[in-house]
Amino acid sequence: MKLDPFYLIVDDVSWLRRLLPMGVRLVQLRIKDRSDPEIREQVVTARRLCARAGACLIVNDYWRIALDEGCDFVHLGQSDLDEADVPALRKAGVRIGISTHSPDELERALTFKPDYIALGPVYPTTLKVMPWAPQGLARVAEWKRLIAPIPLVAIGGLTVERLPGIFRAGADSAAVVSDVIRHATPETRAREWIEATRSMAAK
Ligand SMILES: Cc1ncc(COP(=O)(O)OP(=O)(O)O)c(N)n1
Ligand SMILES: Cc1nc(C(=O)O)sc1CCOP(=O)(O)O
Ligand SMILES: [Mg+2]
Repeated sequence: MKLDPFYLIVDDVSWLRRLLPMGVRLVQLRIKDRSDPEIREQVVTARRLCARAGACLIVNDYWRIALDEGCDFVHLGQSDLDEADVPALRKAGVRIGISTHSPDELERALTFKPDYIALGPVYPTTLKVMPWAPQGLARVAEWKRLIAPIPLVAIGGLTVERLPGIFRAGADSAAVVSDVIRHATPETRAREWIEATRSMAAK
């Protein structure tokens, strides 16, 4: 499976209205601290907007809502894996991406035969407090060797300026929150990401 090299993560569907028209083709809806009905509404709208734009939607955490609403890709962290019904997701044809931060987590993730593995935080992130030190580019290269041909997603503290190192180390896709949605001009920054990732992935 081929992932778009630019993997945008947003915390509200309103970002999709703004940024899908820039050419974003791979997007994760990652919403925390909202009620289940609100999440469901956001997922339904995101699914419609992404389908119309020809973009791939990945739902974070809320695998049951994703399944109910006919979404075809979810992202699961290690704690999500404790309770997710992976056989039910697979039976419905839902693809699965899994977060990893250590060799133990990678070993566990691989037992689920994921459609991609995410490694993070590659650089320090301000989005959430994490118990792991930044992994660095050598770890990205190591993960690539260990998981190929499964696609590798790099995440954590990524910026346009850091992309050459990320792709040289072997990442297939670069996931980002802050450098786009907390940027002063998110539309312009999304276009810069698209241009940079497409030219690097083409090499
Ligand atoms: C592409 C990608 N990689 C990692 C994560 C982190 O997932 P998780 O560990 O479950 O943490 P939360 O994002 O749920 O806080 C991700 N969401 N996406
Ligand atoms: C949500 C998330 N998960 C990570 C992991 O390492 O699993 S790092 C991260 C934050 C990514 O946000 P930003 O691009 O703003 O650093
Ligand atoms: Mg999670």
